[in-house]
Amino acid sequence: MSSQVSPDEDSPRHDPLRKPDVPDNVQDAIRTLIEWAGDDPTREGLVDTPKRVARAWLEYCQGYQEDPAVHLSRIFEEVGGYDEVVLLKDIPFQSHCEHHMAPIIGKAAIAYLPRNHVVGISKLARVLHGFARRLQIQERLTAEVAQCIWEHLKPQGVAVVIEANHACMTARGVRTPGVGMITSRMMGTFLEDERSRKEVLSLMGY
Ligand SMILES: Nc1nc2c(ncn2[C@@H]2O[C@H](COP(=O)(O)OP(=O)(O)OP(=O)(O)O)[C@@H](O)[C@H]2O)c(=O)[nH]1
Ligand SMILES: [Zn+2]
Repeated sequence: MSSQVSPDEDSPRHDPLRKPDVPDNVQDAIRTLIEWAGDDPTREGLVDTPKRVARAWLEYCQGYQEDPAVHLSRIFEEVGGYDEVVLLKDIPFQSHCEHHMAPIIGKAAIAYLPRNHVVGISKLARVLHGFARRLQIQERLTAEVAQCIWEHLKPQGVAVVIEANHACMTARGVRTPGVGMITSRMMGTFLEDERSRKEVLSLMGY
């Protein structure tokens, strides 16, 4: 999918009206699905739907176009000796499950224990979105976010907790609304030291 995708949205030259081309075979696939579901892809309301759906999927899966680690390359070293927990909580995100390509909607809490330097706080959310905008399972999403911060920021500890609802469990299949899935990944000090782990979980609200 690489070449059709736009856009660095942060670029001043990004043109929000420019839409990526959608190859015929991709449109055909979506027409096939519409027919298979029981509707007529040639009726007026559905004529442009294959293009819209394809472009929507490029957005949902924009994470494949980036390496989330790049967001952690700018660090700040003048932190006045600060070496306590840095936590970004209640970060909303959307992903899609790799089994049904159905929405996963949730929130994440990401914390780290700095070692001499910190990163711009928005970058933690950018890392999350970089991995969430792919076909995922929640366990891997949680592990990938933690591992990325661990490897590239080299902190003393990383803690990631994700809480999400899976549309494949609510809108189809077992059809059990209101059920939430919680996953967590602790690394370094948060894994090894129970007091630190309890502290970070309590700051996260768990
Ligand atoms: N562990 C895990 N499972 C997930 C996630 N998202 C969806 N699933 C589950 O993936 C499983 C796929 O099971 P299958 O039996 O292969 O598929 P299915 O017949 O559609 O299963 P049902 O959803 O039970 O109807 C289901 O149990 C889903 O609930 C996730 O993030 N993590
Ligand atoms: Zn699913």
